[in-house]
Amino acid sequence: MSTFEHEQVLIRTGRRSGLPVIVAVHSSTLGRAVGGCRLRHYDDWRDGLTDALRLSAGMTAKCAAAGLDNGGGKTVVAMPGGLALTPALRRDVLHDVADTVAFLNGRYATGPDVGTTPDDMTVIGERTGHVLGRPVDQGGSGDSSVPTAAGTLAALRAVGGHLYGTPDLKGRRVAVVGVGSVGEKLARMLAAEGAVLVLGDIDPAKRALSTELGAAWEEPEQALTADVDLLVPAALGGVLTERIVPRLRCAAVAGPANNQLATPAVADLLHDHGVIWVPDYIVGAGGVAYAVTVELRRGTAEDGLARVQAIENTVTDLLTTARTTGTTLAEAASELIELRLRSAAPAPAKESRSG
Ligand SMILES: NC(=O)c1ccc[n+]([C@@H]2O[C@H](COP(=O)([O-])OP(=O)(O)OC[C@H]3O[C@@H](n4cnc5c(N)ncnc54)[C@H](O)[C@@H]3O)[C@@H](O)[C@H]2O)c1
Repeated sequence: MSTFEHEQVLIRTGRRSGLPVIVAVHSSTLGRAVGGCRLRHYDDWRDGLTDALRLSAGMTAKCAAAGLDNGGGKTVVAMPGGLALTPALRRDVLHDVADTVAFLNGRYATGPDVGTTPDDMTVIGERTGHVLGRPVDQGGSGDSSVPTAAGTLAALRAVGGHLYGTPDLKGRRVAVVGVGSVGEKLARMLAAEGAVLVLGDIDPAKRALSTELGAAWEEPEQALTADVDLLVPAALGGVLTERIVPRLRCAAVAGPANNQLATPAVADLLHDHGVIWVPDYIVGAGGVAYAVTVELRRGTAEDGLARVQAIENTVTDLLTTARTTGTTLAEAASELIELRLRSAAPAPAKESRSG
């Protein structure tokens, strides 16, 4: 049986919507837990609980590795298959989320995630102040995909510096798989830097972007296995499988897509195959780093961007540690996270014995 390692998990039936609202607080060891609100269909609400547990633990790793004084949490609203969200029901759901977040008295703040937008955060903000990522004109830090793309670019520079002796991405061959909110912005940034791009997406309408940027267009699997220097998974999780890794032709993988490894063992497989893998929780931390700095720490936009750019140094340091200690970057990252959490954890209470 696996160990229950979360601090608190709250599951409530939304008073207005009747839908299960799940908030998992994985850790507040480093400070208030943060993590987005996922609103999507599940065959069984318990799959939503599994997602909340897994994603909140991922947020702990993301915050710790990014040097943020925050822990990991996540909200999931598990909608039954086929349920159509009318505007009125959506508003009810968001107010139910707000009440559940408010119940935790500031131990956790929510934000946008799959299925929710900055405008939804404004609605949540009508009932609780513990919310991040509202639009800029509503006092929030806005669309997180912009800093997430900038953080990914910073990670790619670090990998370029390590592999090729220069962080300059001009002429570097890069495949971006998934050109949605983050992937499209990143592709534009890479094109502006002079990278040679391969783009892929399941949505054929995204082909127009490759035409606009002068990039090659491939089906997702061909883009994943393209002959490039750097591969950027920017769609869904689970793309790095035991089947696909032996076919990879890139030197390194660094992308924002959450939970890229189909199983934990794939990290070693990548290493054995000679491919550097920078964990998604390091690469994709730009959005949360920016939101926390600007909204919770009351920093300026420049402070927020500096936090995002710091991902380049974090990745460079981890690559150096991995090289000098003979470990993988993923192992070096796990150690960094463990160290941060251990040094911040309160000392265990001394056992008192009587009699
Ligand atoms: N938005 C953020 O700020 C942020 C922050 C951290 C991590 N992430 C992660 O980055 C990833 C992308 O996020 P996003 O906000 O751009 O999502 P998005 O939904 O806007 O874009 C995802 C894109 O991937 C495409 N896609 C879906 N399945 C695919 C497949 N099998 N192969 C190729 N393309 C496929 C979609 O058509 C879409 O264009 C997600 O895993 C997300 O969890 C996002």
